Amino acid sequence: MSRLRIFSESDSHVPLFASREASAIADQLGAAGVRFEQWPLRPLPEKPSPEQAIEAYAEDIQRLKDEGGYQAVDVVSLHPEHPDREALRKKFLNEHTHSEDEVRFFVAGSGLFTLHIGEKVFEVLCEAGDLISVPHGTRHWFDMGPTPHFVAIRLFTNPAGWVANFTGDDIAERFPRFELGQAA
Ligand SMILES: CSCCC(=O)/C(O)=C/O
Ligand SMILES: [Fe+2]
Ligand code: NI
Repeated sequence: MSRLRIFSESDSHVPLFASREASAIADQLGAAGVRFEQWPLRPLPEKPSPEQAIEAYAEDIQRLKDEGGYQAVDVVSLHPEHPDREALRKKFLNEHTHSEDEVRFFVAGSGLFTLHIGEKVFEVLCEAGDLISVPHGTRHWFDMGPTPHFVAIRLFTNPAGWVANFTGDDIAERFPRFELGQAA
């Protein structure tokens, strides 16, 4: 189940708020300017190709494109046997920003987004069916865990796709990591 925990940036142990209820998650994130929605899952094979994932969610993608002017779409698909999983995990684990909104839809699996907004830290456990849209300039990191399992559709306004500006802040090292079984 998806989950939101909100921490003070100075205390990564005791959350100020925690919920697994989609409406509460959406409300808390919405108040911080972050869009969170749960969409019905479409039928797909166990390990869909990028083309199959995009085809299955074509209508939803088009709706987002019409709303937000997104120009590029890609699919990140990571499984425990991926040869570059450690390097990829490390890359996303460094706090960074993007000059465009970060729009991600989880087609399968799960991953942990952590957003650093003002003096608070919002930890969002995203699961299949979750859409998250993080405003441009928001400091954040993402943990897929040591044995990643997720398929996510990403939308970009920049035709070049994923570009990150790393903040150089090591805050991610002090906050919880994605743990196996967390999703249960
Ligand atoms: C869940 S999609 C892969 C991670 C990513 O694109 C990103 O920008 C994380 O912050
Ligand atoms: Fe990002
Ligand atoms: Ni899978």
